[in-house]
Amino acid sequence: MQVRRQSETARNKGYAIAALTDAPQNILEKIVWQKEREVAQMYVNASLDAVKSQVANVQSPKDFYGSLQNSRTKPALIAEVKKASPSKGVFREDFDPQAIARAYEIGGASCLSVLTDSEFFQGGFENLQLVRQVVDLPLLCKEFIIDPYQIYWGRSHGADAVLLIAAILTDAELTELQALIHQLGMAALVEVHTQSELDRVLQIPDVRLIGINNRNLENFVVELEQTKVLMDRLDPATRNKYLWVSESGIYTRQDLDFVQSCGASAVLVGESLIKQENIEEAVNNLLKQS
Ligand SMILES: O=P(O)(O)OC[C@@H](O)[C@@H](O)c1c[nH]c2ccccc12
Repeated sequence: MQVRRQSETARNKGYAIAALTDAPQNILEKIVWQKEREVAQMYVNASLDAVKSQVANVQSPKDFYGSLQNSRTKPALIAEVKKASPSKGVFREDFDPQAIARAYEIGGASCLSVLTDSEFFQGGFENLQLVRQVVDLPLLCKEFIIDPYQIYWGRSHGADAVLLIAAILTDAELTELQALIHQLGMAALVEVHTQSELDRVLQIPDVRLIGINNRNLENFVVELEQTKVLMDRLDPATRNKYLWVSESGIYTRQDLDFVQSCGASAVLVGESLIKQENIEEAVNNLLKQS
């Protein structure tokens, strides 16, 4: 199902959006409708030109794709700085993004993902900046991107890569937003959950990194099998053309081995690491070959 936008105009112009005519059908729609409001407000807070000029002042992007491709661990780990989720609440009360990021880096992660959504995940763009100060790893801006403004905003806060969720974007938007991400020297992680989303993404030019989210963002059901279901149907040429990331619901070394056997070169892990007392040790244990 394609997620509906509440308003097509508010995104670009910064107007107040029209009164609700109907209710969001699922959590993803709820998030996207909230995002439209946030983006309209962002245009009001600072002009796009102002944000563009800030981009010139931040250090140039690190190579997110290369770091996954040349990872010393197989699969490569993208470890996520995530305080809470809408389905499970707060993962960790003593949430210190910098301490967590350091532990991930020392433990052996190849890249980090930083949740920037505040309303549903209790994250923030300031966390990107904080994490950027203490680690050298490339950083993914984990956001529900619907507008170019958010991409410039992420870059100005130190992002090296940006997530694009196929379920909330049209093909034209995916193409344009990815082109902007590339133009700013960052990597785009294009996320799919279903076969039809994957089929769409395979038609988009210049895609290099595809994430298979094992979690359905409409109802939060997680099935690791989703990586297998989608990857089994790929012919070898298509499979080799991209770098594949298996996302969500990964807890153990067996899970890592399973998604790797399906063809994933990297994994994106949040909850199972963030909940551990000793995060560095948890990363070590997860990456250790048996
Ligand atoms: O905490 P988990 O189950 O390890 O999942 C991490 C990550 O995959 C998940 O946070 C995620 C994947 N895609 C997203 C899109 C938006 C928000 C969150 C996500």
